[in-house]
Parts: sequence; structure tokens; C-alpha cells
Amino acid sequence: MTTIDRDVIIIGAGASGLTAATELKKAGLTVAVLEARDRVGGRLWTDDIDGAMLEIGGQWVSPDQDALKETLAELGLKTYDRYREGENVYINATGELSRFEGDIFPVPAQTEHEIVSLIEKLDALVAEIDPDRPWGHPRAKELDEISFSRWLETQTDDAEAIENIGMFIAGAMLTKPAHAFSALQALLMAASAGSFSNLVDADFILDARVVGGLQQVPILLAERLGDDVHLGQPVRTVRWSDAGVTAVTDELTVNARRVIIAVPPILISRISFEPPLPRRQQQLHQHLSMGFVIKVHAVYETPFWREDGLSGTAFSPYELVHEAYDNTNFEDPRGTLVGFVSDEHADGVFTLTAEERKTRILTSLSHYYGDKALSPVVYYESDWGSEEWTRGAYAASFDMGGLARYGADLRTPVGPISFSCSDMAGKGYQHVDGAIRVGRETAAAIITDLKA
Ligand SMILES: Cc1cc2nc3c(=O)[nH]c(=O)nc-3n(C[C@H](O)[C@H](O)[C@H](O)COP(=O)(O)OP(=O)(O)OC[C@H]3O[C@@H](n4cnc5c(N)ncnc54)[C@H](O)[C@@H]3O)c2cc1C
Repeated sequence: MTTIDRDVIIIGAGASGLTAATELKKAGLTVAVLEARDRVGGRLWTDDIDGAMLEIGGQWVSPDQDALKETLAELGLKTYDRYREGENVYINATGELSRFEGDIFPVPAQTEHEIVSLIEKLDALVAEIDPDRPWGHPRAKELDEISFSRWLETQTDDAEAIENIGMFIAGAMLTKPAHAFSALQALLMAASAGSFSNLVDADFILDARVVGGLQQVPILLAERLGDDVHLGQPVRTVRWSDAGVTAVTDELTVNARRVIIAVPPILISRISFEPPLPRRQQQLHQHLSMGFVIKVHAVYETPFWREDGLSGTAFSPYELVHEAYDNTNFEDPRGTLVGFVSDEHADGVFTLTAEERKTRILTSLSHYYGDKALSPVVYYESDWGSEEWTRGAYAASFDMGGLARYGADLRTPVGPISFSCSDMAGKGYQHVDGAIRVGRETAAAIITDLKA
């Protein structure tokens, strides 16, 4: 067992932990980043699968994500636009396919009216929500006691409008069924992206990708931190008092003045705290859970859908793959589609054999793009639910009533212990932008304290 002394320990080498470590080091403090995996990046992971470069975790950058864009610029990383020329496709409840342009799906006029009206209502409510303090809204408790699906049912009885609006937050963002989280949690999700309209606008929320993959952010941050990043070091125990803190892995003991726990909140309880965290933290961490989504990549010899005048963007709340996009890599002659199978649908297909699952998923893609979609040259399904150090995707959200009850204390430091993660962000919540923002804020508060 090696023992080292530092000013600040950072547990977790995801975007949030590495950002915090970078800021602390810039301020002249010494750091040790302890990462459980044998790689950095956490939920950012670019890998070569059968000769195709695939982004298995987070990848898209949207125009409002200033913190992420600043980091990309500092690291000299370039972005490129998601391919979006041509028509999008939508499949309705009876399996009928229509092509469309713009944001609103081709639905009957009355349903379109209901969808537009729901978007307006949600935009108005979201405008009242401070993403850093959703619990501060005068109706926070009431909005946290009603599920998002029930709230939608109180606004309209148009089932197709409910399914479509629900999908944008449920399947597409929180990756939980719309009955499993509150209206307040849905409003936070939208407020974190600026408005509900932004979430509905795929051209906004899924605007650009990074040449070479978004995992380069943590890789380059870690390269600059050099020997301060220790891989393969799951932190088992944190001993703390007002005098300081010690983090213990199987090989290392690190003594420091402060520690930042930069792991998804559902993994905090994997660490033994001596003494235990206060009652409030022990309780609140039990009210968060990860969503669950399978990110599917299918690579083809050519982006054949483009020849057919399709953008690759496809939606249907009635399909196994509820949304799919052209995900072709920068200057790659091959074409890649990315699709998502969310929450209960993901549970369902994981009861099948791998071959059956692949057939079901490719069949769903073929409903959007035709039979050519059935024969990719490379096929890959992410399985973040099986990853010990993540346990779901994309991120964590509160159960019913949890946000109003506990949200304000999610990031409250405990003695020398601070918390940092995208899942605790206001603006940029559940996104890399939020991970960076919280990492910066957490580091700034510690720098102020330690330099005082
Ligand atoms: C499939 C998928 C698609 C996504 N798409 C997008 C997208 O397009 N755009 C976007 O902005 N975001 C996206 N996200 C979300 C984004 O990837 C995350 O919000 C962000 O990367 C989280 O960063 P983080 O540092 O907060 O947490 P993480 O990346 O989870 O980092 C936490 C780190 O802590 C480590 N750790 C955990 N426990 C311990 C322990 N006890 N000891 C030591 N280390 C530990 C983990 O191994 C991990 O490396 C996506 C996520 C997934 C999974």
C-alpha cells in the first residue's frame, strides 16, 4: 500500500472530476484523481468496434453548451454538424410512415394543435423554473407529486400528442417511463436545456459532434494532469473529519484536506464513509436512480438513406427504436445510424438472446429506412446497465417527490467532502456541459476556502 499526501482528492475521472482537478491544479493546489476503471472518461467512451470508431456514451454538443464549447476550444478540438439534409420520418400508432420537415411530426391537425399547445404550456412553465433551483418554484411540491404522464393527461386527452410530448422527456432524456418521474423533474430537464422547444428541436439539442469523439475531452484533460491521475483505483473507503480526509483504494492511501466525490450519485453508497455520511445525504441518495437506454450503432457500406432523400432523423413513440439519426463519422465514406431503445423496451429486449435482440432492433430500424437497414457491416449495442461503475444511462434522476424534498442538498458539502457530477447540474443537467459546469463550481468553492 502506497501512501501519498495531496491538497484535494478527486474520486472519478469523468468530465466533471477531471475538470475540477484541472481547475484546482491551475490554482496551485496538488491533486490526486482516483479512477475505478482502467480508462478515463466514465460515460464518455470512444472505441473501435470491428473497425468502426463508435461513441458508446455521450457525443452530441448543442449551441447553448458554453462550458463544454469553451473546454473544446481550450483543448483545440473541432466539431462538425450532424447530417440533417433531407426529410425526416415519423411512424404513427398504426405503423404508417410519413416523411416530414421541421420539428412537428406529421399527425392529424387536431393532434398537431394539441402538441403545439402542450409545447407552449411547457415552455411557459419552464421559463418560470431556475434549473439551479427547481425546488424554489412556488408550485414545486405540487409539480413533484404528479407524474409527468398524469400531468400530460390533465392537459389533453389526445393520446398521440401525449405519447409524442412524453417521449421527448421520458424515452429521449430521462430514459424512464413517463409515469416514473414527476412533472417537476421533467421541467428541470427542459429548463436545463433552455426551454422545452429546445428539447423538441433535434437540430438544436443534437447539433454537433467532436471530430475524433467526445471522449477526447477527458483524455486530453487527463494527459495534462499526467501522474496525478491514478487508473484502476476504485475508492473503497473515505475517512473524514473536520481536520481532513483519507481515501483508500486497494493499492493507495491518499491523505488530503478535501475530497470531491465526482461519481454518479447512485454510486456514492458504494463507498464506505467513516464516520457515515449524515442522515440527510444517506436518505437523499436513495431517492435517485439511473435511467436506462441502449444506444445502438449500425454501420453500413454507404449512408444509403441519403440517396433516398432522407436525413436519417426518425421518430416514433410506437417503435422499439423510438428515435434514430445519421451518426456517420467525420469524412467517413461509410454510413452509420444510431438508434435508441429506452426504459421498459430496453428491459424487454434484454430478456432475449443477443441474436433475437439484434433482429428486433434492426427490424425496427428497417421500418424507418427500408430493408437495407437489416444488413449492417458493424452492429453494436451499448450496455451501460451492466457497467459496474455506471449502472445505467444516461444519468440519474429523482423518484416522485424526491426533487422538491431533497434536491437542494444534492451538492451541499459535508465537512471536507464535496460532490460533483453532471447528474447534479442545473444548466446542462445530465450532459457533459453540466459535468464541466459543476466541476468548475465545485473547484472554485474549494479554492476560495483553501486559499482564504
Ligand atoms: C449512452 C450515453 C449517451 C449520452 N449522450 C450524451 C450526449 O450526446 N451529449 C451529452 O452532453 N451527454 C451525453 N450523455 C451524458 C454524459 O455522457 C454524462 O452526463 C457525462 O459524461 C457524465 O460525466 P461525469 O463526470 O459527471 O460522470 P461519469 O462520466 O459517470 O464519471 C464518473 C467516474 O467515476 C468513476 N467512479 C465511480 N465510482 C468510483 C469509485 N468508487 N472510485 C473511483 N472512481 C469511481 C467512474 O468509473 C467514472 O469514470 C450520454 C451518456 C450515455 C451513457
